[in-house]
Amino acid sequence: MVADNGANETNEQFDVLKSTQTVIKKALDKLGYPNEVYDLLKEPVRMMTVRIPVRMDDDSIEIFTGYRAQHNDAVGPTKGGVRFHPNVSEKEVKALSIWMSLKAGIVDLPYGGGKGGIVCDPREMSFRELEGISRGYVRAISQIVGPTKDIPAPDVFTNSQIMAWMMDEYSRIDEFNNPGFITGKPIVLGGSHGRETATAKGVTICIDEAAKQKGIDIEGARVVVQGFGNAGSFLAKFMHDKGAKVIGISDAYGGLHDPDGLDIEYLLDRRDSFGTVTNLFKNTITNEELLELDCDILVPAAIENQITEKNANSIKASIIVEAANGPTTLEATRILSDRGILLVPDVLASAGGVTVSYFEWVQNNQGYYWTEDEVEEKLHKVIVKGFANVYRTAENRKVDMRLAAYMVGVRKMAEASRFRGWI
Ligand SMILES: NC(=O)C1=CN([C@@H]2O[C@H](COP(=O)(O)OP(=O)(O)OC[C@H]3O[C@@H](n4cnc5c(N)ncnc54)[C@H](O)[C@@H]3O)[C@@H](O)[C@H]2O)C=CC1
Ligand SMILES: O=C(O)CCC(=O)C(=O)O
Repeated sequence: MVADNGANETNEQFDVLKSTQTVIKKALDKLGYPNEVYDLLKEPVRMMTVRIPVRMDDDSIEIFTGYRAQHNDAVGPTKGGVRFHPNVSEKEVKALSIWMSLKAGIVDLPYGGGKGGIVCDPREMSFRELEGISRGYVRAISQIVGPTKDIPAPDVFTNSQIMAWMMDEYSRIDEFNNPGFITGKPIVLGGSHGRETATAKGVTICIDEAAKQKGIDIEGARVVVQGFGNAGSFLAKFMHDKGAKVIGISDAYGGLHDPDGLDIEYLLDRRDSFGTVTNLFKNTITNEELLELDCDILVPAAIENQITEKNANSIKASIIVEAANGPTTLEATRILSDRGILLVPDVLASAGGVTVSYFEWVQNNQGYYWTEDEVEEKLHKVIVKGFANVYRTAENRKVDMRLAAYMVGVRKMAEASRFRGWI
């Protein structure tokens, strides 16, 4: 059974593309750009829809729909993950590609944004079927991707094994070994040290910076994390290691709560490769209850549209750091900001993943590899600087952190598009 994310594309509030466009427009207006810049940036420059036939284990053929969106390639090749999820849609992939452009702008990477997705439920597919769909997707999009065009990476329900199959398929098509085609690979295939934990590391750095601003001591702080996959589970571990008390976690099927702190090491040990762990317990709470728990720091690390106008007034945390892409609607952002809650937006908070993906691509291109300490040191500098830029912009321009992040993120691609003579 697949959990529904509650997002209904016909309801404007949950239309992630529309809300992203709204904030892009506000950011460009604040920066004084003319309307044609918005006209260019409101949609991806390229969007490919593909149909992927896969021979299933029962010998039937199933046709899956996939997408790859390339938002803006004025700064450099586009870059962003591939999501395998039953709720993937064209609009969602477009919005996700715009968020990737903004992330690249905020942490100053030489990329534009891209994103891909396949409508499927990998939790119900065998290893062999997953290999088939991964290879089929790469064959279908091979003409528009590549190490100097558009570089995929992992996202929801995809991992280093899937990146390895995709890299192998691309290398067969391209007729030479091409590790720079994709990031998030296993280390033995040219993956970078620190990529697996990079998103959570970036979120941890943002939590540290936000806590300093709010005068909250991480040691003993009560943390709630929604989602226990790549981003959420490592984040829970890092917060636990720093002396915080992780009192709530969840996955697609429910949540766990212990006001005295959960046994994070045990949960990490028992979670499956899709970030599911709550199925092992009897006393669970719902994801809705989890978000409203009494805590200091709340980290949505699952899917879109989880904090809405319905529950924004019931959130107890004083800091929200968005590890997930798009977990908070615009109306909820306004409510939280009015309530004085410090919200570190997705395009800044989750930029650690693409930052270390960039490091992986650089290492692949130069054929010389860095240690985990070197990667971490570089990541730390990048995220601290990104946070400072966004925080300063929010203070100086008297706007909320999301609008400030969009203002910082949009500028480079707008300027690059202008210099190229596109607008
Ligand atoms: N993996 C990465 O490097 C990056 C991930 N992100 C974002 O972080 C979020 C999580 O991604 P990953 O951890 O990579 O995915 P994952 O596939 O490793 O884990 C996803 C987690 O979310 C849970 N989940 C799925 N549907 C849910 C629902 N309806 N309600 C509650 N929980 C649900 C799953 O059970 C699982 O625990 C996504 O929004 C993703 O786009 C952002 C930047 C980079
Ligand atoms: O690592 C990457 O290139 C992209 C990560 C991603 O998809 C994201 O930040 O949402």
